[in-house]
Amino acid sequence: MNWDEDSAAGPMAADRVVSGTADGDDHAVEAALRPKDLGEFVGQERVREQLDLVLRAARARGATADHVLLSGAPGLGKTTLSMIIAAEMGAPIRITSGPAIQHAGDLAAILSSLTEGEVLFLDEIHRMSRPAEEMLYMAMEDFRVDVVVGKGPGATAIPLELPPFTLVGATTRAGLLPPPLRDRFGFTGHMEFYAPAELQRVIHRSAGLLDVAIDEEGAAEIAGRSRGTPRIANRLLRRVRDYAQVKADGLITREIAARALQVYEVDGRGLDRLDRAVLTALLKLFGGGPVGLSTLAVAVGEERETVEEVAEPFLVREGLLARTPRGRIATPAAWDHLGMVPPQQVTGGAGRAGGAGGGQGGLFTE
Ligand SMILES: Nc1ncnc2c1ncn2[C@@H]1O[C@H](COP(=O)(O)OP(=O)(O)OP(=O)(O)O)[C@@H](O)[C@H]1O
Repeated sequence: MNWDEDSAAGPMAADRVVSGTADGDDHAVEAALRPKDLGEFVGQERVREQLDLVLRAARARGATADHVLLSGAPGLGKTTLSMIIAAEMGAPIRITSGPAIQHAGDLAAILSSLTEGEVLFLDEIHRMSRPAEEMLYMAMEDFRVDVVVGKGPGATAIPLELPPFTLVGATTRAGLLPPPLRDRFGFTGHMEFYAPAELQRVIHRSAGLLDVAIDEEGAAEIAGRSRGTPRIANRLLRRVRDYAQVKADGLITREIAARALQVYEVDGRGLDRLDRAVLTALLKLFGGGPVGLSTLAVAVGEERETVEEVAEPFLVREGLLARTPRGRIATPAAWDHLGMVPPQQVTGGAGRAGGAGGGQGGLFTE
């Protein structure tokens, strides 16, 4: 499990300002901030370019676009891209999600009410029920579903023709999709985390739409703390805007952004209180590891799942923590980030590898 960040929320994990998953507050403003066409969509050059070709070709043929699968972490712009696909095709869009489709009948109802060329956005497609998934195979390939009427031996399947439509499936984990489903998508786009310069552009664009004054350095400061995720960048921008209004003259500069994000406990690299608690325990209590996940979780007073699913993915991605068969270890960058010196260096030992304190491995690994 990697990206369902908020699926296990403990005390430090609840309501994280750096969570990639949308909260109620986000939903309210996101509609206003969504880019409306591919030209406005920042970054993801490869996906954008490929998608542009797919859509242009379909338009030129006067056909419905191929089914599209978008994979990537929460908040990277999958919903936004699906809306852009519909807009570029001049088609309406219907939005639903895997967990909302409990029964095949739910899916049949949606599919049978689609109009020709309509885009169906199915978020979290990996969480759909098995029977619905099987119905989707046929719908995607033949634009047809079999609706089963009745039960037991008397049950009959009534074939139902569907108008051609474009399915846009979104998933945090393309690898979890059954191959028959994956194979039915004509195009798969893997969304990457954004570079700081791209997030800076996202922040400037959003600041313009929200009528917020911000200079280059202010935007760079927020971008550097946004964990490669536009949703987090937009959320931090709103928090910093509040601070700038209340504590300064409204203009977001580097200093204002840094002070504001200190209040929200988001550090210069985007780590929040939970991330730092995990790293600090790893360094201070276990000499940098290796230490077992459960032991580490107890040390920070969180559930094991919270540490594994909420804090670790980002720490690993940032190269601050590594998972090894003997347990979690801190990397040299972790010591640097918290301004600490690994034990070997203090005692004059060789190297400063993440295996510091490795002698404790037998004690703490699982
Ligand atoms: N490339 C981008 N350029 C500008 N803004 C973006 C971009 N990608 C995402 N955003 C902004 O980030 C916010 C979140 O995007 P979106 O809802 O599309 O993410 P998502 O990947 O669908 O997330 P989830 O999987 O949680 O639904 C939106 O407000 C959107 O405006």
